[in-house]
Amino acid sequence: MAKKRIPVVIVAGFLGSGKTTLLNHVLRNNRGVRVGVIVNDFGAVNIDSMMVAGQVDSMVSLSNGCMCCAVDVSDMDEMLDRLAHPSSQIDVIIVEASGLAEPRNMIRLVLGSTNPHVVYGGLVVMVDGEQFEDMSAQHPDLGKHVTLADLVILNKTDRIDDARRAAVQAMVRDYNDRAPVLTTAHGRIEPTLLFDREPGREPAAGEQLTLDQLLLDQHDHCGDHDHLHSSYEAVDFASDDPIDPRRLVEFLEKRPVGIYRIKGFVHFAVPGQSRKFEVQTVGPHIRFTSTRWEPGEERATQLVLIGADIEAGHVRTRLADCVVAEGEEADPGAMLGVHRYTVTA
Ligand SMILES: Nc1nc2c(ncn2[C@@H]2O[C@H](COP(=O)(O)OP(=O)(O)OP(=O)(O)O)[C@@H](O)[C@H]2O)c(=O)[nH]1
Repeated sequence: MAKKRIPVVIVAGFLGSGKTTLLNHVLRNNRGVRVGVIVNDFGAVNIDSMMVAGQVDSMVSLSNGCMCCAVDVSDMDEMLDRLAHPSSQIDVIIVEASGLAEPRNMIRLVLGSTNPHVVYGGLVVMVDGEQFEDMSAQHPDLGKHVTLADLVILNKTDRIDDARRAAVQAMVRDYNDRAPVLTTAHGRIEPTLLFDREPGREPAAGEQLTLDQLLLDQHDHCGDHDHLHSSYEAVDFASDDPIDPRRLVEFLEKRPVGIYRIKGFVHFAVPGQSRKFEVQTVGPHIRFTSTRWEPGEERATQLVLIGADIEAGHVRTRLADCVVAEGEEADPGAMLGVHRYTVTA
């Protein structure tokens, strides 16, 4: 009997809306479904792949640019071929787009695949319940992305009250009255909702569009206009020398203008402190998660900062000022600021 084709589900959503959080939730609660993952990060360092590593059956990662434009159909085929082949043990492939991706182009890439073992499995759009009203006013493209969705996940409902949630839900409905809208916090949805379709009811490509519309003006959204990532840039920062916690917290609290998103891992130099810290900021929020260094893992700091109109040189100089100078020693109390923003993993 012919093997069922593997659905390829695209998860899109603006910077920090909760795509990786959703992915990790699905991977942890996979109910025996074997998940292959393609992860794309906008920055040069693929922080996302580090954040999902270890929980996934099979992963391909791509950094330094947005997959929707940096990749053509043959590149996408190559990635899909690595996950989906006759002896593949994978039941579903989830493509986590970068937070600046154009979902329409992602759909095209999957639809254009010549791999006979995969089938387009639909577009899931994550909406940050707290930021969506502001961000969609700034970036009307975000509303258009919702229009294409087969499933909308309205996330971060823990950060908004019921009235605000109803208002965001109504906005989402205005953009798309066809797709189910799930409201949740921390991406905690029933995992099978991502990939279990009614038999015989596979989603068409961005169902509100005809295929012709979808294929029309292929490059319209990848030029240097009308595209989210044309106005955003990523700055990477790495240091083998440890970071001073007080100075980093001060940097995060008084971020250089334009930065919307920061993510990465930090190595602090403080007596009695041997943990690895994940740091995340989305809009005004700062969050550290304490984790542990793997045996043999190099103690180092790696950050990606994403925003519009960032002065990269200035950002790097300010971060370089957070690096502990030779002979300098931080006192144990220096971690207090970090602890204030730390959640348990
Ligand atoms: N309070 C709250 N925080 C959340 C929720 N979902 C995700 N977060 C936090 O938001 C931050 C960003 O989440 P990610 O899952 O990394 O977001 P993302 O969409 O993958 O981010 P990019 O790939 O950079 O676009 C992290 O600190 C998460 O822990 C939620 O429902 N509520």
